[in-house]
This record gives sequence, C-alpha cells and structure tokens, in this order.
Amino acid sequence: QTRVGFYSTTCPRVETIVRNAVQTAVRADPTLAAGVLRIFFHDCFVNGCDGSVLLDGPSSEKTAPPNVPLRGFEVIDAAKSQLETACPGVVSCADIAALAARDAVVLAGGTSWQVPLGRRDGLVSQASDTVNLPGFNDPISVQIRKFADKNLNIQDLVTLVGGHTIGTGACVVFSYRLYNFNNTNQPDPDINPAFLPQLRALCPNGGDGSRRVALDTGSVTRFDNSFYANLRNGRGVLESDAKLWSDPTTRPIVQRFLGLSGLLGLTFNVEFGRSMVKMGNIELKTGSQGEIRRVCRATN
Ligand code: HEM
Ligand SMILES: [Ca+2]
Ligand SMILES: [Ca+2]
Repeated sequence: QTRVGFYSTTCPRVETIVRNAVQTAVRADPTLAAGVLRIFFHDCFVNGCDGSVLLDGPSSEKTAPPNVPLRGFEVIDAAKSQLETACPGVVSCADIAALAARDAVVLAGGTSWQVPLGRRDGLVSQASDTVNLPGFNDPISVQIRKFADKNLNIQDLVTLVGGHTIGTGACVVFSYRLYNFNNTNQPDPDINPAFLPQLRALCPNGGDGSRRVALDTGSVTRFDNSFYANLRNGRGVLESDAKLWSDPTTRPIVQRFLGLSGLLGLTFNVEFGRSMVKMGNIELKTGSQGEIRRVCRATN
C-alpha cells in the first residue's frame, strides 16, 4: 500500500527536504549515517514501520537495551520541523525515517533506490515489544525465524545485516567473544587468530565497555561489500555476523556477494535497496489507522 510519489501533490519537496537534513547532519558527523540507518531497522521490526521507535516516554521502545545506543533522532526531528513548515500535517515520521535511511546509505557511497511512501505513524511504543529484535548472540536459526516473522527470507537477512558495512558496536556487545566464549575461558574459534589481538587491544578484558569498534574493519564509513570479505576472513565483530559465514545455511549467500566459486553472483548495493524496500513494508498501518504526527517524539 506504500507507493513511490505518494506526496507528489501534497508535499512535492519532501525528498529534497529530508535529503538536505541528512546531508547536513552527516557532513558534520559522518558516523550519523549508521545511526539513521539503524533507526529504520529498529522501527520496522517493532510494530512495523510506524515511527514507534521515535517516541519519547518513560517506557517507550527507546528505553529498551537494544535501542539505547540508537543515534540520529535529531536528524529525523530536523527534517520533520522543516516539513511542518513546507507542508504541515502531511508527511509521517515513519516515512521520514524510511527516506533518511536511504539517504544515509547513499551519502556513505551506497546505491540509491526509490522509496515507496505513505506509512502512517503509530500510537503505541512499549519497551517490552522490542523482544522481536534480533540479538547479537542469536543463533542463525533464530535470526532466520525473526526475519521470516517479518516476511523477510534468508537472502534478505544476509543482505540487510550487510548494513553493518557502516557503523560501530560497543565493546560490551562482543568482548565476551574475546576472553570467555560460552564459559570456555577461550576466545570464539570463529575469530581469525590474527584478528583476535587487534580486537583485544581495542577492548581490553574488563575495560571500558562503551568503547566503539568498527563492525566492518577498514571500511567503517563506506557502504561497500568489504563487510562480507571480513566475514569470510574470520573478521566479523558481532557473534551474529560471524555466524553468517560459519553457518552452512547463510554462507552460500555471503559467497554470492563475494562472487565466489561459480555461484550466481549478487551485487550487494543492488540487493540492499531491494531488501530495504521489503523491510520498509513490514506491518504497515493503513487508511485511518495511526496518524500523521506533528512532532516525531510524541503522538498528537
Ligand atoms: C541479525 C540481525 C542484527 C543484529 C543481531 C544486529 C545487532 C547489532 C548490534 C549489537 C549493533 C551494535 C550496537 C551498539 O553496540 O551500539 C549493531 C549496530 C548496527 N546495526 Fe545491526 N544488527 C542486525 C541487523 C541490522 C540490520 C538489518 C541493519 C540495517 C539494515 C543494521 C544496522 C546497523 C548499523 C548501521 C549499526 C551501527 C550503528 C552505529 O554505528 O551507531 N543492523 N547491530
Ligand atoms: Ca515501529
Ligand atoms: Ca564498509
């Protein structure tokens, strides 16, 4: 029910306004591209793509552990306030998040895609609903199930997690892999032995868990397929990422992104846009459901 050009008569400058807001923010702080992309994923996976993650409140989704590190809400706010001047009451916050995610990818060097629009903003945001989000130590079977629950297949999973080609993770979400994996007092055997000392230097045992490390070593700001090469080389940082290579269900798809072994190749930057359009259609509110918020942090 979303469509490209949804606001072509009601707010023709919507794409320009959002793009300018994202561009201004990302030029000032390039790490915000990753923040904005992740916001959209965390929105869509909880109550559908309805801006629920944007709502403030004492027990809103933002307060749940996986959402506490989210960054870039002020980018959405900036776009919204300009849109309320240009075309008041017309553009949903959920659509702004969808456009901003695309624009962030393009600013990081990714390939553009057309974003179908027409989402409505939700009225509900509960921290407890964030259990649907995939966890960094979920087995592949659980990752697959959580994506399948949202009508996303295994290829969509491997493609969308490729979003980790930009951005960082805090030591606290992966340092257990470096020192005491599954109570073995040993590192995770999936980590390349040459990579292990690098990660240990970045995240010393018992050190500052909030220190941030690139999820795609050597290419943290570029939207490229280097992430998959790192996975193949035992240089995945998150346990869930490393498993995309070690698990036989997902490895062939990583191989296709790398153009390996006579498999039908996949071009990451083309597939990413396709899978983002699919993700952007999760559990949409239609007709008179929801509303068009005046500010993205609160319901009307
Ligand atoms: C199995 C699925 C996924 C898991 C388990 C997962 C988990 C994580 C974790 C643990 C972090 C680090 C958070 C922190 O320490 O601040 C992270 C960061 C990130 N994730 Fe995911 N993620 C998944 C899928 C995705 C998808 C589908 C996207 C986008 C399409 C995405 C985009 C990002 C980005 C851009 C960052 C970096 C954020 C920043 O630098 O602020 N992730 N993810
Ligand atoms: Ca949502
Ligand atoms: Ca990269």
